[in-house]
Amino acid sequence: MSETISLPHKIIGVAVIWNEQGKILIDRRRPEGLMGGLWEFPGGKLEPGETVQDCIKREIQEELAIKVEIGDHLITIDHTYSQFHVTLNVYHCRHESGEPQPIECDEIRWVTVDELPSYEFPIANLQIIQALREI
Ligand SMILES: Nc1nc2c([nH]c(=O)n2[C@H]2C[C@H](O)[C@@H](COP(=O)(O)OP(=O)(O)OP(=O)(O)O)O2)c(=O)[nH]1
Ligand SMILES: [Mg+2]
Repeated sequence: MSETISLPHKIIGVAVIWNEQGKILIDRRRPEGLMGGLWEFPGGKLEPGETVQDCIKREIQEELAIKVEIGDHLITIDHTYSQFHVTLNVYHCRHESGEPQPIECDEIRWVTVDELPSYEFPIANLQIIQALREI
């Protein structure tokens, strides 16, 4: 019998936050859960009625206590994990103000694009990293 139960679909706003030194902010997910311990670009789920840009600003304030300016769209990725689908709507952002705090993650780090391949990210992120290497 074929599997017809549909998986949950998470729509995510994702930020590639640049500082004045040309580095990007990444965070390490807490150890528990499906992608525990992996690095990611900050972001989270869209709330009802929210635009991706609004979502990114809110999530970045909640997770890191900083303000960002949203810039150009980088890439949108659809990926199916074993337990859900994700749509990652990825935008370039500029760090405006505040010192980033690891409020909802284990660790945060500013890294160069060249350093990204040495961090372990969720599989869907390979396309984001590839896109960043091509800009
Ligand atoms: N923020 C972010 N999420 C990512 C990236 N790559 C990737 O696959 N994801 C996935 C992991 C999560 O399932 C989802 C992000 O949503 P979230 O952080 O609010 O969700 P969560 O894991 O806390 O899950 P939930 O229990 O709240 O549903 O997108 C990424 O680079 N950044
Ligand atoms: Mg999140």
